Amino acid sequence: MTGTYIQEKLRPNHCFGCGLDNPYGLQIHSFWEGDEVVCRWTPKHYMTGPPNFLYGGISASLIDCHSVNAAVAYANRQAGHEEAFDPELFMVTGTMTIKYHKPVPMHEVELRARIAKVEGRKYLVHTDILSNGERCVSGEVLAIRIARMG
Ligand SMILES: CCCCCCCCCCCCCC(=O)SCCNC(=O)CCNC(=O)[C@H](O)C(C)(C)COP(=O)(O)OP(=O)(O)OC[C@H]1O[C@@H](n2cnc3c(N)ncnc32)[C@H](O)[C@@H]1OP(=O)(O)O
Repeated sequence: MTGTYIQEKLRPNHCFGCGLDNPYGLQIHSFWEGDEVVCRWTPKHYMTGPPNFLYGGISASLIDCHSVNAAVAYANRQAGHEEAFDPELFMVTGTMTIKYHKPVPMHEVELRARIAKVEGRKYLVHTDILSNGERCVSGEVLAIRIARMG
């Protein structure tokens, strides 16, 4: 499915959460579904926290990267660069809050992000992690557009 995923338009990228060029990372693959950005991802067996459940820091990392990538995709879409992203349009996480509603079982999860508000360089993104359709974790990420790093 070449060209389907947002991360394919963000290369080279060695970010632990979203970099397709980091073989040790989480390797998320996110795509647009209507106004939401969706990712389906399966944990590795060693990513446990509480017995049989996902480590909370991994949930936070998933939400962080999926949200920032959603904000970058949204900004590119708004700027008419949906097919090939503008490499100068770069964002980092300014603030993130995470709420753990239920433990996350160690099987496939779905992340769903939506852009809640844009104010100048600030993009507020709400993301849920669902397991079998049930919301387990929710996060609010403030992505801030900056001049490109590195
Ligand atoms: C194409 C290839 C690409 C490959 C790469 C893909 C990339 C994927 C990468 C994925 C990465 C994955 C994720 C990661 O791991 S990103 C890594 C974790 N994040 C960081 O390291 C960020 C570190 N912080 C900074 O760099 C700066 O402090 C930033 C850039 C955030 C702001 O410093 P800057 O000098 O620019 O800001 P400003 O002072 O002009 O303020 C501007 C506005 O923002 C507001 N504000 C400021 N700070 C915060 C804050 N912390 N929370 C809330 N709001 C904040 C401020 O009030 C103001 O608002 P207003 O007064 O205008 O209303």
